[in-house]
Parts: sequence; C-alpha cells; structure tokens
Amino acid sequence: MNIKEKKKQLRTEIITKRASLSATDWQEKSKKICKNLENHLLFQEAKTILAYFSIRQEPDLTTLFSTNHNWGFPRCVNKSLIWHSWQPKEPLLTGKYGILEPSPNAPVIKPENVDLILIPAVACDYNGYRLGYGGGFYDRLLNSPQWHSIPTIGIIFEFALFSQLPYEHWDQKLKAICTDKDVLSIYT
Ligand SMILES: Nc1nc2c(c(=O)[nH]1)N(C=O)[C@@H](CNc1ccc(C(=O)N[C@@H](CCC(=O)O)C(=O)O)cc1)CN2
Ligand SMILES: Nc1ncnc2c1ncn2[C@@H]1O[C@H](COP(=O)(O)OP(=O)(O)OP(=O)(O)O)[C@@H](O)[C@H]1O
Repeated sequence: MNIKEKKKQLRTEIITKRASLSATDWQEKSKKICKNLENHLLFQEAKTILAYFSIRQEPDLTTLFSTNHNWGFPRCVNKSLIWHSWQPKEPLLTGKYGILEPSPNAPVIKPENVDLILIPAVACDYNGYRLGYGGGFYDRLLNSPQWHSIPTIGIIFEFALFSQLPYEHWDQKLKAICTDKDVLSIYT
C-alpha cells in the first residue's frame, strides 16, 4: 500500500471510531481535554490563541472560548485559512465542509500576534506528526514563514495517539499533543 492509501485507510478507521463515541463519552473526554489545556503553561501564557469549531465528533473546545484570551478561528478560502478574531455571542456562519466560521468582516489576526495554535487532528503520533482530513490546510499554513515558529498543540482523544504515523516532507511537527489523558511535549 502506498502512503496515500495508508493515510486514507487510517483516516476512515479513526473517524469511524470517533463517530461511535456516545454523546456523553464525547462530552466527558472533551471536558478533560479542556482541563488539561487550561493547566498547561503554553495555554496559560498565551494571549492570542487560534482554535477550531468541532465537526464529526472532534474534541469540543467550546468551554475554553469564554476563558480570558483573544480567540481566533479560521475561514477556509480556496486552499488557505484566514484567521479572524471571535468572542462568544458574536455571529457565526456555516462555511465550507459545514464548519462554523466567523464573519468575513471580523478583524483579521496577523501571525505576529499569535501565541498558540490548537490544531484539530484525526490522529497524532509520539513524534509530533499529525494526520488530518487530507486538505493540507494546516500543512500549508505551517510551512509559510510567518506561521512556522508559532507553538502548536494537536488536539485528539487518547485512542487516536499512535506510535508512528506515515508522514511526508511537508509535515511539520507539533510542539505538543493534548489528549483526554495528558499533554505530551514533543522533543525535537
Ligand atoms: N473543525 C475543524 N475545522 C477545520 C479543519 C479541521 O480539521 N477541523 N481543517 C483542517 O484542515 C480545515 C478544514 N479542512 C478540511 C479538509 C477536508 C475536509 C473533507 O471533508 N474532506 C473530504 C475528502 C476530500 C478529499 O479526500 O479530497 C472528506 O473527508 O470527505 C474537511 C475539512 C479548517 N477547519
Ligand atoms: N506545503 C505545502 N505546499 C503545497 N501543497 C501542500 C503542502 N502541504 C500539503 N500539501 C498538499 O495537501 C495535500 C494534503 O496533505 P496531507 O494528506 O498531509 O493533509 P492532512 O495533514 O491530512 O490534512 P489537513 O491539514 O487538511 O488536516 C497533499 O496531497 C499535498 O499535495
């Protein structure tokens, strides 16, 4: 099997497993993830944090969004992500892939102001590699010079943590991985 097929198979397997979580299980595990993030220094010291609105039973980070940070969320525009500030109660729109997005009129966040990026993933491994839905959105973002050095934390449920995932030359390592069990720092 080539790497593309391997990724595709893994993706299907893990998304299916995640979809089979009961609603209570999903909520409980998501809350543990939020708690683990709140206890982490990278999170505590960050003023501006980029995050995501959960789809397909990804870990739900909603309880964090009312904590005292400047929050940013992406809009998918062509093959890129554009980041806008968003605070609870502000309007949201349904964008590409059915993902909630801030209004295009919300202020754009510049990379020099970003302290931390919380990255959704289908799976991660102990080396900090990440498998996503295959759109390459975060790969392209993290390969652009302005975004390259910003700390990243991959967000997954513990069952999606693998010893070794297939990876390609454009894959950038995460700085840490947060699960419902703990936060794992990746050493380079
Ligand atoms: N909550 C959340 N928001 C996010 C992401 C994410 O992973 N999670 N993204 C992370 O990048 C971006 C959106 N990326 C996505 C990329 C592909 C598909 C998707 O549905 N792809 C098709 C298959 C496409 C193909 O294989 O060509 C599918 O899975 O059916 C969805 C979202 C930005 N926002
Ligand atoms: N830096 C880059 N420049 C150009 N194309 C890229 C870059 N990174 C990734 N891609 C393209 O994006 C596609 C998806 O990559 P990959 O399978 O690694 O996505 P993913 O990490 O699973 O998805 P996502 O980041 O959307 O969650 C690849 O087929 C590749 O052609």
